[in-house]
Amino acid sequence: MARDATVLDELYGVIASRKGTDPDKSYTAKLFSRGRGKIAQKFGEEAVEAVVAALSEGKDELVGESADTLYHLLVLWADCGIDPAKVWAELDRRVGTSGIDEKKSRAKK
Ligand SMILES: N=c1c2ncn([C@@H]3O[C@H](COP(=O)(O)OP(=O)(O)OP(=O)(O)O)[C@@H](O)[C@H]3O)c2ncn1[C@@H]1O[C@H](COP(=O)(O)O)[C@@H](O)[C@H]1O
Repeated sequence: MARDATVLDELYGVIASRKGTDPDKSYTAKLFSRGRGKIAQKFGEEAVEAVVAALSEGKDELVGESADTLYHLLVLWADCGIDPAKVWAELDRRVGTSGIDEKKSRAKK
């Protein structure tokens, strides 16, 4: 059965609605206007900041950096035309398959 991720789905809707709007009025619109390379770069930077928070800062910092990372990932999906439902479906498909077993099956191919 398909599950959802309501907060992320709602945020994705807001992000998608910013396409083509005024970059001076919306940070998301500004990101779209700067192009996929910039969006991908920002996602990478936020992910690294989450790593730093996990390794040398506190839980509150990790929560904040995680939210930044997820927001920028959703902007990247929107720019690439990825519907979050596709990602949720892929996660659902993997439920019950151990990562260790999956890696072994890849090694045989
Ligand atoms: N969740 C977020 C969110 N998380 C982080 N950010 C912004 O991401 C930016 C990251 O700051 P940085 O200094 O790293 O980036 P930068 O200013 O682009 O600097 P450069 O590296 O590009 O020079 C900040 O401006 C944050 O406010 C977000 N901006 C928006 N959202 C959500 O998106 C919705 C729509 O936002 P707007 O498009 O701005 O209306 C908001 O209501 C929120 O729900």
